[in-house]
Amino acid sequence: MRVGVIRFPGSNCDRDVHHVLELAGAEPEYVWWNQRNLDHLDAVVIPGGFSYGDYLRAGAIAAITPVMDAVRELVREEKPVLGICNGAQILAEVGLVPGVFTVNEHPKFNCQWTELRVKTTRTPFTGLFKKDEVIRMPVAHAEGRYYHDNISEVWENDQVVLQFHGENPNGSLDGITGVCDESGLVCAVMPHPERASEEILGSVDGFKFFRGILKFRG
Ligand SMILES: NC(=O)CC[C@H](N)C(=O)O
Repeated sequence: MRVGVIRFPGSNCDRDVHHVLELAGAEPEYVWWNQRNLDHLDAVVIPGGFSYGDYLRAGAIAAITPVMDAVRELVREEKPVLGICNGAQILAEVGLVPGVFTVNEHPKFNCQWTELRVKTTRTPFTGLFKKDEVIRMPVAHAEGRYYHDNISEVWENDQVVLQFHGENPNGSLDGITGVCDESGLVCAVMPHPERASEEILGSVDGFKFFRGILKFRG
């Protein structure tokens, strides 16, 4: 299965994601910000980092690059798309997932392990978890506070993917830190599953996000 890993100037989790996709048994390949056609791919991951230095707002400039038009086309073709951290911010900026990720309640970069609850298992990335399972993954961001004007709609549509369990380190509304589109195929998560995918890192909970992509394709 061919999975694209999108690179922007300032991406910094691209190699980690590529590595973990290989461990999961996928055939990952890097894709640059100016690529206009991703038809040959079966799925795409937008990794974390500081695309374009987080100028204006995290994700704002990456959102207007040619590759994001190609991602929209993949979504129309019903192929899975996962955005992690800066990737999640980009997916929110282009409107492929509901709501926004904005400046943390305590407005500084925050890096720590978190406990999370998996709120829906209908996405390709969470299909290997049990609903309401508690997992551990780290967060590392300055602009990760989730907000939506009409949060009840997001809950009612089963679009909440991850919720902080216990401590809510950035002040996200309802502790939400992962959301998906209505189909469930486009998923944006602020915590880093690729940093929780090998025993040596302290958790393997995140690995299921990547194995789930392969399982989804059957
Ligand atoms: N780890 C990351 O992807 C960082 C996300 C983003 N640049 C922020 O600080 O909010």
